Amino acid sequence: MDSYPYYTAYVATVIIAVLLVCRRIRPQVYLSLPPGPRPWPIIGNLLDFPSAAPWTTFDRLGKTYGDVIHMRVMGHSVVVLMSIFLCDLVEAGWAMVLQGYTDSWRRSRRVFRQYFNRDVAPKFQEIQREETQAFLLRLHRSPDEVQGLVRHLFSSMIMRIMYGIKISEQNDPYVAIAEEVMKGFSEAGQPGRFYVDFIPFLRYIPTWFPGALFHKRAASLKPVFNAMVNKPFNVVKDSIVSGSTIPSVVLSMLEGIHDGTRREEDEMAVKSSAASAYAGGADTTRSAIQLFLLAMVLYPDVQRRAQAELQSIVGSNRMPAFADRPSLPYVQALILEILRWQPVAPLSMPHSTSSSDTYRGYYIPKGAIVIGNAWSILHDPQHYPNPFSFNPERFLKNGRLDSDVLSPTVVCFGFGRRICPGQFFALDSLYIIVSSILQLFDISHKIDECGQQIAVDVRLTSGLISSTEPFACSFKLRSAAAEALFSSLPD
Ligand code: HEM
Repeated sequence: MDSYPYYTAYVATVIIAVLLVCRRIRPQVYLSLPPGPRPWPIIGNLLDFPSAAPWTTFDRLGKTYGDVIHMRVMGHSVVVLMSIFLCDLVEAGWAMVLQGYTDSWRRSRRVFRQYFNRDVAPKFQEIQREETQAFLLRLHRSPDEVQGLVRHLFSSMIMRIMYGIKISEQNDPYVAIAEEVMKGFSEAGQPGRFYVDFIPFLRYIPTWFPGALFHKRAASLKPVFNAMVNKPFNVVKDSIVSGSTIPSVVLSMLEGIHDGTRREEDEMAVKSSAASAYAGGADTTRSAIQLFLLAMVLYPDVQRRAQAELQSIVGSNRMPAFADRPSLPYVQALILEILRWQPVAPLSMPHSTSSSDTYRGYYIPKGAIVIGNAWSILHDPQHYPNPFSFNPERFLKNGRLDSDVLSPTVVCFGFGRRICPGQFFALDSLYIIVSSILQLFDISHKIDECGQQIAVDVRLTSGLISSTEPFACSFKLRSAAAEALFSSLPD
């Protein structure tokens, strides 16, 4: 009797060892790749990669092949995941990378999280509030420039917080550099944008070769990438030397570095995490705000309802504060619906497997590009009935946020170890911007010279970050009380 457990353990160990050895040798012997559209000779499924809104094409393919699909592009595997289970996948020990899990990535990530985690991010709320109010003044002055002003708003927040730099209202050199970098990110990050993603040897073709777009683009971006990382960082370093420091995250990070053999690496981590805050937050936050404005024009009833909630909780004599947020469930639900309705990173961030693995009974080869279709999850009728309607109430039950509904924040900020480390800051920004705009302004269709409403519809850009094409809208102070409140804002 006593030997029975030992015998069982022995047999189990042998079985596991055999399975592990088999798996290491050739997992494909007994596992198939996930299903997917039939590939053509040589080009494989290249034609299944549309350049416009690929997430909807992938979603359609998913309806035929299931929520894990495989495609082959120039001999390279691409796996598209369209289920919330992909969170499990990443948590289950997959090493997925876009630029590699290097020591320097780990260091930057650690430094970044130290300043932007859930507990520390609220320290920046005062600057977020002040910059939002400055934005409202500019918006009232130049409503037709709203697109540029929204862009300027995030830049002004993050440059002040990271470097203590107050950017100028127009033609700011730091913003110009960062915006050029953002354009490059958006192009390079779109899966299949440059064929070199799938045909690595193209990397070695000469720059003069027709179609070697990626070489030209990379060369033009190199100096701006360098400037973005170094220029504002050097301002902080110079201020230390001259004794004229202004409080900032980079200053605190630098003060936290102790002299030693790793000083250069630690400084690089500070540089990289500071520049990543701009790169990670600028287009995403801007895009979410533009989608909010678009939704307010298209769904005036939702706008009225959010304003009614603000009126009942905040009143009309002061601006919304962060302390009001728990009492404003409809405003919170509205923000969740914006993140769900048109996710700003519809395909999250493409990753790559660093070793072969299995997932849900399928073989996933080493080096496969893995794309999580966040858009598909956020439009899954099982989680969100009637997913194409804009309806913040789907997140509410008995006047509170309904914890049974899958929060879009679980999906739209990515998954696993690479999950967006700026998410708490992002949600704070969205809350203060959305509630402040609604407190003062009615947002509606713009009227043309003939007195007709200028039509607005949902036209999205395609890229790693998806935003709205520019659209016309009007901002009017809502009431006499809003006018008085607006006049009381500090200039
Ligand atoms: C609505 C706003 C935002 C959305 C939807 C968003 C979404 C995302 C997504 C999908 C990723 C990729 C995650 C992955 O690789 O799986 C990401 C990464 C990242 N985000 Fe955000 N983000 C937002 C705002 C911000 C803000 C405000 C910051 C900075 C303060 C930020 C900083 C970053 C950084 C640094 C990364 C790279 C993380 C890494 O590779 O380790 N994000 N974000």
